[in-house]
Order: sequence, then C-alpha cells, then structure tokens
Amino acid sequence: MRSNDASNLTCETIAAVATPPGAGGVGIVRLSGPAAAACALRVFQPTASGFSGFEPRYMHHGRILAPSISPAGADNARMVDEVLAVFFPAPHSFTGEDVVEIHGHSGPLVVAEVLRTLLAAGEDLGVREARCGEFSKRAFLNGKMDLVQVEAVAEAVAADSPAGLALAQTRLAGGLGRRVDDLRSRLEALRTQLCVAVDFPEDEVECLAPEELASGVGGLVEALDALAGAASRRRVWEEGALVVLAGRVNAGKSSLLNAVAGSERAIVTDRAGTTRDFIEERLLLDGLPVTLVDTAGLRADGELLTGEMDPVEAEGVSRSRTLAARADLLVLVLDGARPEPLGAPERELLGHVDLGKVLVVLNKADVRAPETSPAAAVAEALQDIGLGMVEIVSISAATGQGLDAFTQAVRRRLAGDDAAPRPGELAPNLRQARAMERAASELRDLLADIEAGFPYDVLGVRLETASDILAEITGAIASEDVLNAIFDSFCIGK
Ligand SMILES: Nc1nc2c(c(=O)[nH]1)N(C=O)[C@@H](CNc1ccc(C(=O)N[C@@H](CCC(=O)O)C(=O)O)cc1)CN2
Ligand SMILES: Nc1nc2c(ncn2[C@@H]2O[C@H](COP(=O)(O)OP(=O)(O)OP(=O)(O)O)[C@@H](O)[C@H]2O)c(=O)[nH]1
Ligand SMILES: [Mg+2]
Repeated sequence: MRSNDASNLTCETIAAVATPPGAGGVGIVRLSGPAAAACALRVFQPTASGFSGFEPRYMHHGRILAPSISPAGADNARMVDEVLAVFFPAPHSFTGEDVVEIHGHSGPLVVAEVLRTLLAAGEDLGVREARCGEFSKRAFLNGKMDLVQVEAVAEAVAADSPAGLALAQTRLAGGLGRRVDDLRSRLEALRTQLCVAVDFPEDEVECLAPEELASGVGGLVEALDALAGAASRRRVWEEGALVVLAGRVNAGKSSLLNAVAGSERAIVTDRAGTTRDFIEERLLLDGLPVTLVDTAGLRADGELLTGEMDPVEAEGVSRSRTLAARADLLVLVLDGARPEPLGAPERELLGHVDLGKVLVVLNKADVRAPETSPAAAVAEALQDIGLGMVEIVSISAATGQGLDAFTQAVRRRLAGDDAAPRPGELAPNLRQARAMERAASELRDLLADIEAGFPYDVLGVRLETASDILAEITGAIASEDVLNAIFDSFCIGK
C-alpha cells in the first residue's frame, strides 16, 4: 500500500479523550474528520456574544451543554463542563484533517461525559469513537509524520531513562527518516543508471561500469551496517537490562539491592531464607536503565534434597532459577565471611546458566579475616569451573565499600565502554534495524551477483527489493500488517 493513496482516507469523524485518565489540570477531547466542527458546534455554547463560528486556531471560551432529556428542550440543557474549544481546519492540523479540541477540566468522569455528549450529538454526522492509534494513523496517512516519527512519539512517551528519551527525540525530529530517505535515493540513482544501461546496452557512455555499481552498493552496505550496529549497541540504553542477584542464603543479596537502590527496599535479617519471593527495582546505573532483581537464596544441597524446605521457600528458589536463566547479567553474590565462599549451591547454580553472563561479587569485605585471601581462593575455584576470566568485585553491602566498582562493572558488562547516547545521535529501533539488516543482506547478495557477472536486469531486481525494504522503514511503502502492528500498540486517543 502506498501511504499517500487518497482512497485510504476515511470520511468518518473520530473522537476520543486525548489526555490520561485521572485528576489533572486540563483534560482534552479531540475530534478529527470532516464533521469535527459541525459536531462541536452542536454542543458548544460560546461565551462571546459576537461568536459566528470557530475562528481557526483561536481558543474560544464557552460551555459544553448536554441536550436536556426533558421535553422543555434546549433551555434546560445541562452544563457538562466549562471549556476552551479550538478548531484546526484541514490540512493544517495534527492529523491533516479538520480537528477540534475541547479543553475541559481533567477528571475521568468529566472528560468521559464531554466525549459522550459529542458522540451523541454527532451520531448522524458520522462521528464515532476512535480506535487505538487512529489519530496518529491519520497523521501518517496524510503525510504529517513518517513511520519513524510515529514510533518515536510512542517511544518518547514510554521512555524511562534520559538515554532512551534522547534516542526517541532524535527519531522524532526526523533525522533518521531523512537519513533512510537519503540512502534510498542513492540506491534509486544506481537503479536509474542501471536501467539506462539495460535500455541502451550499446550506448557505452550511459553504461554504469560493474565496478562503479559495486562501489556504490558497497558504500550503501557500509552505511546500513553502521546504522544497524548502532541499534544493537544502543538497545540496552533504551530498553534496559535485567540484572539478577543470586547466590546462597545470607550472602547479602538483599543488602546489596538496598545499598544500590539507596533504600530499605528488601527485608534483611541474619536468618537464612529471609527473601522468599523476588523483589525488583528499576534504577539507573550510571545512566543505564537496569531492573535489579533480588531473589530467594539457595541452601546447601542436603537441605534441598531432604525435602525439608517449606513449600513457599521451595517456590521462591525455583523462581530464582528461572530468573537467573533469563538474566542479561547474573550477579553471583558470594558470602565472603565463609571459609569457602564458592560451595556446592553456587556451583550447582552456575551449572545451569550461561557463564558468559556471570559477574562474581565477593561480599562482606568488612568482616574478612585479614590474613586469609578469599579473593584468590575464589579466583582459583572459578578457574576450575571455566570462569577463570571473570572479574571478581570485592564489596561490602554493609559499609558501601566497593559499590562504585560494582556499579561500573555492571555497566561495563552490559554496555561496554560506550558513553550514554547524546542528543542528535541516530540509532534505529529494532524494527527499523531489522529492515536495514535485510536490505544490507540483499545488497551483499547483489555484490556477489555483480562479481559473478550477472546481467543488469537481474541485478536491477535486487536493487529494487532493497529499495522497497528501506521504504518500509519510513512507511513510504508499508504493508497493512506493519501498520497495524504499530498503531494497534497505541492507546485510544493517540
Ligand atoms: N493540544 C494539543 N497539544 C499537542 C498535540 C495535540 O494534538 N493537541 N500533539 C499531538 O500529538 C502534539 C503536537 N503535535 C502537533 C503536530 C502538528 C500540529 C499542527 O497543527 N500542524 C499543522 C500546522 C503547523 C503550523 O504551521 O502551525 C500542519 O502540520 O500543517 C499540531 C500538533 C503534542 N501537543
Ligand atoms: N558484615 C557484613 N554483614 C553483611 C553484609 N551484607 C549483608 N550482611 C548481613 O548478612 C545477613 C544476611 O543478609 P541479607 O541481605 O538478608 O542476605 P540475603 O542474601 O538476601 O539472604 P536470603 O534472603 O536469606 O537469601 C544480614 O544479617 C546482613 O546484615 C556485609 O557486607 N557485611
Ligand atoms: Mg534476601
């Protein structure tokens, strides 16, 4: 489907509450479509005596009146809310259609009643409640935003870290869409030159030499790889990572969570088996969004096997294992006060996880006997089980010693040495990066075909395929499935 196909535009007028439910300063109900103004005028009573219809983009003060159900008629009309109303005539509106916004008092019942009043008044005008994402979909179909920007609005709204917001803002500004359009134009230019060569094979002047074609395609592959690579490096800054604290009972996992979170989030006692269900805390570690999860501790094998553990604790331990397997980073907390910190329960746990995702923390540095060197002993024990390369961070959750080193180690393991994203940095989201990878892969196949001396018409097909894949990113060409997947994830009123 071509996005600028006028047949996709509907003549229905849609209405929805645009602001979140709840008490607030202002609540907005939005109408979009040809009957927006006519519908609003039926229920809007202006304050100004000289009112003769909506002046474009001017805030009119007045009231929303619900037609009375009593036979006495409009004189008895009930006041629903005191509002400001504004009309944006097409095409200069958010959706590109006629838009009316009613700014009333925020409160879930008030705005719902304003909406109901409009829907009832506009029924015969084709006014109906909007579906999820329908305002944004109309804005997209009318060329007000490309698909990257539509997604960026949702990403900006959902951002829960400054880094994630910076990436979304750059996409919203349109830079990424323009970059993709630029790459696609370069591709189309190569295609045009190829077509000339196909149409006039004897005309050597117009012919693009295979080496020139290959170098043009090679440049595009490099550019696409760079962008898709940025997406995979930046994803963790936007989506965050799951960091799971696991280990033996009493090792100090809950104490560590509290120390990092800076609050007494989890219960800490000297009793083994204090934490029974997992506890999670979303925080920023050096700007990196992380979900830190404290889990129920593992006991020594014997206790597990005799079946003496109470069922609540057993379920807690089973959840710990599931979480450990899902973690982006598994922090194995060892009890440094014990003579042998890496014992049977720890080894058993490590047997079930990806060792590449493990960070070892040796806790209780404050109480270690100075003459022993548990760090060295632990390093040796880790060597035995293939974790010789793993960094061991020595901390004390009780005194805070080593916590900075721990934070930095976590950040480095999840994001490498990369600094936080800066405003203006281009990084596609997952959908966009996947499309870039598909286009790059098509172009790599094309390079092989050029090498193999395939005829230009065959090469042209691959160029066209790659170009169409790039067009999916901005939505210049987008299937109904792609559009539905994006707009259905939006809420009503967006
Ligand atoms: N009250 C209100 N605030 C809002 C929105 C809205 O719909 N209503 N928006 C909704 O998400 C965002 C702003 N997005 C908008 C995008 C374009 C236009 C608009 O009228 N564009 C016209 C004219 C621009 C001009 O020249 O003034 C156009 O594109 O032709 C309005 C809002 C955030 N704030
Ligand atoms: N001296 C010292 N004691 C600590 C340290 N960290 C934790 N503790 C103590 O160790 C005991 C257990 O701490 P928790 O944080 O509850 O341990 P846990 O790993 O969550 O234990 P479970 O929930 O039972 O699995 C408590 O008495 C803590 O005060 C530390 O760094 N130094
Ligand atoms: Mg605990």
